[in-house]
Amino acid sequence: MDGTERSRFARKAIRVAEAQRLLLARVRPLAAETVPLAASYGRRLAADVAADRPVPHFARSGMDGYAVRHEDAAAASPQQPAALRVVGDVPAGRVWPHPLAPGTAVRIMTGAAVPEGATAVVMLEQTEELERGARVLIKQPPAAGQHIAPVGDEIAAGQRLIASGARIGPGQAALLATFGCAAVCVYSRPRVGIFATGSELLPVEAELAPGRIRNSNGPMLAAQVERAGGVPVWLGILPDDAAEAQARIAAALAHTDLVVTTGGVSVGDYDAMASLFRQGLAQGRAGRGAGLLGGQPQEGSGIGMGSMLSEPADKSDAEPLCATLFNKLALRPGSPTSAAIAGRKLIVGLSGNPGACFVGFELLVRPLLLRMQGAAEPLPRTFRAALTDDFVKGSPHDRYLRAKLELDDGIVRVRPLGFAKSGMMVSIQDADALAVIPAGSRGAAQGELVEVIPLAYGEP
Ligand SMILES: Nc1nc2c(c(=O)[nH]1)N[C@H]1C(S)=C(S)[C@@H](COP(=O)(O)OP(=O)(O)OC[C@H]3O[C@@H](n4cnc5c(N)ncnc54)[C@H](O)[C@@H]3O)O[C@H]1N2
Ligand code: MOO
Ligand SMILES: [Mg+2]
Repeated sequence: MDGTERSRFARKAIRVAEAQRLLLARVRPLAAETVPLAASYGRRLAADVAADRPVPHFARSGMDGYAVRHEDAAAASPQQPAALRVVGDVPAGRVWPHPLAPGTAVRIMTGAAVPEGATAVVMLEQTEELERGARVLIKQPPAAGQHIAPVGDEIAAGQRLIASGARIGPGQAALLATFGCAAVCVYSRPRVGIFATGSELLPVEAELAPGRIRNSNGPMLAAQVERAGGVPVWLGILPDDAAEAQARIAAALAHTDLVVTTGGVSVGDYDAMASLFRQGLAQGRAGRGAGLLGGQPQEGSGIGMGSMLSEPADKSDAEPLCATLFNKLALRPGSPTSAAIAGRKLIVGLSGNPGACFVGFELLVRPLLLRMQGAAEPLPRTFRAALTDDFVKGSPHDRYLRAKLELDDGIVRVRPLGFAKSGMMVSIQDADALAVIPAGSRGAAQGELVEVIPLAYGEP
């Protein structure tokens, strides 16, 4: 492509929020499947969970002590304790078979069912045993209901407890177990095809050669996919050849839910992905409804995309066959990041620069995986924190800095990490957040509040 030709395909940058909207509009939760509770950690529920009975489902003692009728000891004092006859004992798991008669007590353990008629539990420490346990002295008047959790104290029957789409963590596991959900209905994990592009790339296990580097973005993306609940499907290294890239991506779409590529989206002579997105646009201009990726290959080496639709055009044509959604974003790093839709599946072309690849995944791909797993709020929830240092570099676009959250005297601050150039990767290991430095010529000053996107996901 010469300069004139290239300028015909000048790229128009769209904002990150717009890109997220365009992508999210095209994904839906995947089918549900059933997994054993023990294997469900980190999965997302595909149905609401409601209580089929109250918790506790029997009046339960909260202490080791004596179950009594509180009125039997209403006048008790250390000087004149009430003496009750102990008629038996009830450990947790057993049920006392008789109603509690006036003037009697049952020795009871924490978690045991409180006998019928008992209205209070008195802690062992506040009692004195007489006649080898046959009688007990109560030295203070117990309050009605003390240390007894009544039926439904915590959870009422029918109460909705966990919403569909919630991620199963320790608390959800406890609830599911409580209600007997040994098998849990969860959304399927999205299968994410990952390609790295670039003829300079070597497999991880290969010896280095002059001018060559090992593919580090592939394993990084696989880890990001796992972290977002997806199943990474490593599909290999694509050479700088648009025709081959098209064929292999088309084949991959048939057995994955989404394809992510890294590299080759900029303006370089060998940037195969960019040429593929560009060809799609060109064919789109030539005529609507060009080829379905994976169907009839279009003439030349293009990906065969339809017209450039940012939204389904109308109801009658609600599913564009193939379309480039965007091929430039108003952000740093990763401005050449691109995306297309082929059939019902998305292809996200992330930058090859490791920093940009990492950031692009978190901003654009992770939300898609969360939506496919039914998450109610797939976009990252942000907060604001003060910068620990000046960041003096201005940028025409919002800049997403790899950053680390710190607690400084109880206040959350965000530290921009060093070695932050888009082509550098060493700081990614420490990044538990992205700090957003708004577009402008001055950057941001130490102490300034900036938007923060947390990356340490402990969220349900
Ligand atoms: N003339 C211009 N050059 C560049 C521009 C521009 O606007 N005009 N944009 C720059 C920006 S910004 C970015 S970001 C990069 C985007 O590059 P690509 O997405 O095309 O990626 P590549 O060219 O394939 O590679 C860039 C860089 O990253 C290394 N890389 C690629 N894949 C991997 C991998 N799997 N593991 C590790 N490292 C990888 C690759 O070797 C390059 O060093 O373009 C700028 N150029
Ligand atoms: O957009 Mo690029 O800023 O170097 O990653
Ligand atoms: Mg390039």
